[in-house]
This record gives sequence, structure tokens and C-alpha cells, in this order.
Amino acid sequence: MASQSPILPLAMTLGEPAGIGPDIALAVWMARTKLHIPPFYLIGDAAFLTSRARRLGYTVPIVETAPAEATRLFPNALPVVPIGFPIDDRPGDPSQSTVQAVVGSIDRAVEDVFEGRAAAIVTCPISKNVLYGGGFAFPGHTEYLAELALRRTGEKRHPVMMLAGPDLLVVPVTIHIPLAEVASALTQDMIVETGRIVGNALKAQFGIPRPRLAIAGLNPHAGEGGTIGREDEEIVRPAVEALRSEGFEVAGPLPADTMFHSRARSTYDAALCMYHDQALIPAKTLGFDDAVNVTLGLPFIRTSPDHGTAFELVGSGKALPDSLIAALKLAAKMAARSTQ
Ligand SMILES: NC(=O)c1ccc[n+]([C@@H]2O[C@H](COP(=O)([O-])OP(=O)(O)OC[C@H]3O[C@@H](n4cnc5c(N)ncnc54)[C@H](O)[C@@H]3O)[C@@H](O)[C@H]2O)c1
Ligand SMILES: N[C@H](C(=O)O)[C@H](O)COP(=O)(O)O
Repeated sequence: MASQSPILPLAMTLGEPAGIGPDIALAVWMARTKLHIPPFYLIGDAAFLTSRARRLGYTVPIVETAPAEATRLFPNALPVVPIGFPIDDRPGDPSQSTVQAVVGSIDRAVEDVFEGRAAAIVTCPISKNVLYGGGFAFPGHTEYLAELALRRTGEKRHPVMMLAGPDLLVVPVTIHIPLAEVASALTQDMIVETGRIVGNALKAQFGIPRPRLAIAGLNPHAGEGGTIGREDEEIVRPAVEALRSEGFEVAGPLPADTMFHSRARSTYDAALCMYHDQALIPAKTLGFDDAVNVTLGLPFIRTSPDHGTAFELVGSGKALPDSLIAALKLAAKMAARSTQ
């Protein structure tokens, strides 16, 4: 009988080494059997991870390997694909000397997924301002991953950030821009393109055959008929109508303050919001411990925990691995669906 090819592992990026990413990656590996964690490898530095495990009092055998061996090794050791830059273990004390390793880890994960060595990418949290200080020119993973996809395929992508929790799927249409710039950045095309990507992803990757979208207004009371700001009538409403004309089921523009209570949430599958905090406040309030950040609109699957580097928790063992676990499980589920 022909032997079955092993399950493709997930490629996990290092994230900020001084943050909680390494702590929770180690904790997740320890919980692999009990919690049915899909196989993954971490792109990082074995000596650094050994030091962090020792600091946490965790017993984690760490093995340097290539992605092709990761699934086989995963039950007995944490597979680490070496990034080629040594990293000092400095809990809660980030250094720009690690920027190359952090960015290189993301680059390597994307290369692996394009080369068919990994099923999807799961990123550990980065410290944005440490990367900015080291010359990183992208607001976050979301935008950088679209740039890597462009370099690889020559095709410009519109990356869409979705926070996916058990009680809410929510998408900010504008992402990492100052609040003062949101109104001028917002366009009808941007909302329509985002709605289209979300609607199609809900069908193809989340198994929702006829997704219902709810679109928030920008202003208080969704502009109160144009008397509290004109954007809802001039930009958001035409976008809602355009999406409907494409066959999507869409409600909006809705007053954002009343669209997240439980009865309101039962009327839609995903909410589109006009700016970062309008979307991420309800997402993290309802499901901080197990919501997942998913990037839609890319030619590969990327998920991430919904939290950041939490420097104050590094090395304490108090960082919860739950959101990273949810990110791994969702990435594996989306990858399985994409091969059906
Ligand atoms: N995906 C990412 O790369 C990502 C996501 C969010 C924030 N960040 C970055 O993280 C840095 C810190 O951001 P922040 O302080 O706004 O958010 P944060 O998520 O790091 O921390 C917010 C609060 O939640 C707590 N917390 C976070 N994760 C936790 C966990 N796993 N278990 C228990 N408690 C946890 C922290 O202790 C803190 O009180 C920033 O540089 C930000 O850019 C990165
Ligand atoms: N906006 C996200 C949040 O606040 O959780 C976070 O910064 C992650 O962004 P990237 O996935 O683009 O790094």
C-alpha cells in the first residue's frame, strides 16, 4: 500500500523575541496532544528558544530542522527552522538588533507557503514601533504580507484584516492609519472591494453559503440622515447599494453603537467597520482570549493571535496561549477547506 504524504505543517513566525510570542509558542507545543494542535514549525533561533523555555521552567525538546521534516518531528520535539540570526533572550526588553530576524522570519514563512512547504502562515505578534525604528516601512503584517505577495506574483492585492471570534467576525475597512485621516481616506471603492473580499471569503473559506454583511456608518447615528457628517450618505450608502447590486446580502449604513449587542449580531455573519477601533473594540471586548486575526485577500492563508507583545508578561508563564491556539486551528481548517 502506498504511504500517505504527511500533513503539511503550519509555518509559525518568531514575532518580537522580547514579547510573549515565544512563550506562548512553547506553551502551545506542550499542549499539542491534549488540545489536538495541528503540526507547526517555528522560524527562529533554537538557542534563544531553549533559553526562553528554561526561564519559563518548561521542558521542551527543540530540534532544528527543515519544513519537510516538521510534521514527523512535531509529536516529540518543537521543530525550529533556523532563521540564521542569533537572538539574545531579553524578556520585555526589545532591541532593534533583532529586526532582521523578525522580518526574515515572516519572509521565510511566505516563501515556504508559496513553495508548498507549509499549509498556511501563523504569525506571532510583532512590536510595530521597534520594527519602525529599524526601518520597516509597513504599518503591520497585513500590509507587509500584501507586499510580499506582490513581489512574488506581480499582482497587487487588497489585504483585508478580519478579527474572527466565536461571537463576532469583524473587519476594519481602513486599518493602521491615524483617526484624523480616516474620513479622507475612506472611499466607496475601498468599502466595495473590502465587502467583496469578505463576502467571497465567507463562502469559500468559512463555509457560509449566503453570507450576510452588516456595514457600519462612520459618524454617530450613521450620520443621522446627513446632518452629522456627509460620509454615510455620500460614501457608505452607495457602497452598500453597489454590493447589493453584485448580489451580496448587505445591511447598512448602520449606527455602530447598536450593531454589536447579541440580538443585532444574530442578523449578520460579518460586520464591516470604517476604522480600526470601531471594529477591534467589540472584537476584543467579546473575545480577547480566543479571537483570531485573519488576513483575507492574499493568495495564501495567514492567521495570528488577536493580541500584541504584552512585554510585562514575558517569562512569567502568565501569557495565555488560547488565541494562538485558535489561530493555529483556524489556519489548519481554512487550509483543509482550500484543498477540498
Ligand atoms: N499581530 C500583531 O503583530 C500585533 C497585534 C496587536 C498588537 N501588536 C503590537 O503589540 C504591542 C503591544 O500592544 P498593546 O499593549 O496594545 O496590546 P497587547 O495585546 O500586547 O496587550 C494588551 C493587554 O492585554 C494583555 N495581554 C495581551 N496578550 C495576552 C495574553 N496572551 N494573555 C494574557 N494577557 C494578555 C496585556 O498584558 C495587556 O494588559 C504594540 O507594539 C502593538 O503594535 C501586534
Ligand atoms: N491591528 C491589529 C490589532 O490591533 O490587533 C494588530 O496591530 C495586528 O496587525 P497586523 O496583523 O497587521 O500586524
